[in-house]
Amino acid sequence: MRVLKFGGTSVGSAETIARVKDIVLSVKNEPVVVVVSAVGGITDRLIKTANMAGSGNEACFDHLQSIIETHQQIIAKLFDPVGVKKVSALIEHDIEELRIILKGVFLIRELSRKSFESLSGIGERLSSKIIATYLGAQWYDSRQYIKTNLEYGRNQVLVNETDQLLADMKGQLGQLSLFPGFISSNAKNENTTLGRGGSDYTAAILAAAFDAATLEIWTDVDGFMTADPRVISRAYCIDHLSYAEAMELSHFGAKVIYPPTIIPAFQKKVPILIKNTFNPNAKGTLISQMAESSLAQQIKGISSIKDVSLVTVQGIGMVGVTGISMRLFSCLAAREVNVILISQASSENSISLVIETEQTAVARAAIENEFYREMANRQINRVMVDDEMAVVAIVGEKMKQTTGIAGQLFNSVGKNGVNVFAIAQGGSEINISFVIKERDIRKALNVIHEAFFLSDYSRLNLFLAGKGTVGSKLLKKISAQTKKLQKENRLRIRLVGVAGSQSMLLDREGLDPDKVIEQLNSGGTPGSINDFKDKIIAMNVANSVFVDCTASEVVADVYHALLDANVSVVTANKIASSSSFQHYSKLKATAREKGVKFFFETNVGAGLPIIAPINDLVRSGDTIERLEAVVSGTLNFIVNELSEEKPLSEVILEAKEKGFSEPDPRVDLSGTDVVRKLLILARESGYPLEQEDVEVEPLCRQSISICRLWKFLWRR
Ligand SMILES: NC(=O)C1=CN([C@@H]2O[C@H](COP(=O)(O)OP(=O)(O)OC[C@H]3O[C@@H](n4cnc5c(N)ncnc54)[C@H](OP(=O)(O)O)[C@@H]3O)[C@@H](O)[C@H]2O)C=CC1
Ligand SMILES: N[C@@H](CC=O)C(=O)O
Repeated sequence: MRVLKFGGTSVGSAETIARVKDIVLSVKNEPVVVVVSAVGGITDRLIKTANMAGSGNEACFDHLQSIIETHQQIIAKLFDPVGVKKVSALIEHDIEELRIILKGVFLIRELSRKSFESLSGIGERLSSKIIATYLGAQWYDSRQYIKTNLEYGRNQVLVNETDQLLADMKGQLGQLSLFPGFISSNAKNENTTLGRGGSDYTAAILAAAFDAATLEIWTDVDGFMTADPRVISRAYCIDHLSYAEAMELSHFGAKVIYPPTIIPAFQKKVPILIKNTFNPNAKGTLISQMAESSLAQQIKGISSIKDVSLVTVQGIGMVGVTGISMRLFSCLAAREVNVILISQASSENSISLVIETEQTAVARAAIENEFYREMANRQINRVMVDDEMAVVAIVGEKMKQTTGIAGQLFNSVGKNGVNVFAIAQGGSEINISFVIKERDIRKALNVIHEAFFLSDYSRLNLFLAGKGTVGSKLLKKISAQTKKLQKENRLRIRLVGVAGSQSMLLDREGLDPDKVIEQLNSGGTPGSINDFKDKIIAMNVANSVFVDCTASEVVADVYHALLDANVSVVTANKIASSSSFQHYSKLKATAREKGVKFFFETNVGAGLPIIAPINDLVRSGDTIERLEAVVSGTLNFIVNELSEEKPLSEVILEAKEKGFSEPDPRVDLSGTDVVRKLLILARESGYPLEQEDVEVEPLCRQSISICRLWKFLWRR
């Protein structure tokens, strides 16, 4: 036997119900039990209508009428006139009941629990009767078999009684049976409901009781994804999960199924298959006892929850005192505050917990009331609440007994500047959860996904300043090498920002390196390099690299802020690395501290490479005692080209045109460029020198620096 459950979107219209028919009738040679939710949106509409009636709002009757009409329209599309009559007669009683209860609620202005349960469950009664008739299935009333008892304000399924009732009726089931989801009844045969995700739960109870071969949950997504596809475009559908993994992922925000659904199926080891009604050919996700096929993968999925707050209770009066946790959690439970995550360090000095933000006022009041004595005596400090937080969880059975997962996780988020406020990992080692600022979610999910999931490439987000000789060549290289880098080095460079001296272009989704200069020259957002820097930091994208292809001091001045915000800096501009030794050392130290890169290989030898080999020699214990080099391309060119026929002014212009010289060639002619290069080589060789330590004999007279650049270039 197979149990197939179809959710609200799958039965949201006559067209989708027709798809459901195709899917159900494609099952041959084994009995099928179908479970359906209410028509998409109807339960919410019923609840809204019930609340309106309870508060005496007459508009509830218009809402009721529109709910009835929604069903009538579906019926009219699915059936011929004879069928319409037949189905309308079948649901007449339910609609009448709906009208009567709603009128009663409206008249006495009170929505009791009993009335609420009856009203909110009518959607499933209507949809199931319509769909059963359309499929030619035998309809069964779930309320007769699924029995509940009210405990702690919730309807709990009476498992033994329910199983017995279902076992007793199993023999009646024919080839095709259909049950409404969500609805149940209590010992007095009063209407009850199974709460959020109740139809999944109905299906799981039936699948377990009937020993079904599989439980298929037909929904509007392909299955469980490795991460939220709206945030991670490279997220993909997970083939196989264990019950525990599915439970953890569902709990932490993956809204594919409702966690309690899994329990009956898990207890009876009924495999659950998640399928997409709108893409039935997709493989879906299989949830079963052991995810054998994917044991190689340590992490199966990443989930996140937003709109949460971190509540911290701290104080010396908590250390070694028994009963603090009990009191804390009891006072929260008494106010129905749902605790999502708990973290306590072994010092016992503080307990942090995560709750939904809308419950923070209630939680704060409850804690302050419970611990008012300790707070008055300053044994416990004020309750601290951090809002706009998020919980991120990585889930996978294979994490058990595997070392290094937490290291890899926190290394990847730390390197990208994501601060972790609290961490929780249960002894089962199947889930590591941690708390971050909500603004960091996108970045955190991206870097974790990249760190743990087999994707075709790692992504590097590049911000470029300078689009002149060097910048434009770099863009050409990026464009030409993209495919090769992705294929052979599994690296994808995504150009996300480009700035010139006056304007900039930024796009999180990527800019075209072949077109960006033209786009920037003909438009772009006006702004300075400081605006560009602020935007880079605010964009907060993972694996960010700022590349400086200018010769500007103001650009060099933004490096520290960028490194400090975990953005790597790669520069062709020599100004920062040849600035004061103190500043140069500070930039290197900040990069090290933040786990990002500060690279300037092209500063000397135009990327020969020379700096990396020197670094290697020094690291391996060699001492560099002497360096001899011709480091100026411009001066080299000039002395080679200068002749009686070619005056110096012409050769200088040619050097500039060929791209050898600095934007201002006087920087080369004065020897400044050589000084910078020598200083960089010396420092990388381990000598803490300053510019003043370099003796210079310039090629040209110092006076060349006095006039303006254009005047210098054009006077002959
Ligand atoms: N030529 C070579 O072989 C080598 C050069 N280098 C270094 O590369 C750097 C760039 O040289 P090159 O490409 O020839 O220079 P260019 O003059 O051709 O280009 C400089 C670029 O910097 C931009 N720029 C200037 N000031 C700012 C600012 N404040 N904010 C943002 N952008 C600014 C300019 O923008 P806009 O056009 O809008 O004014 C221009 O696009 C230099 O530092 C040089 O030392 C390093 C190794 C080799
Ligand atoms: N102006 C420089 C270019 C690279 O740094 C030179 O002439 O070598």
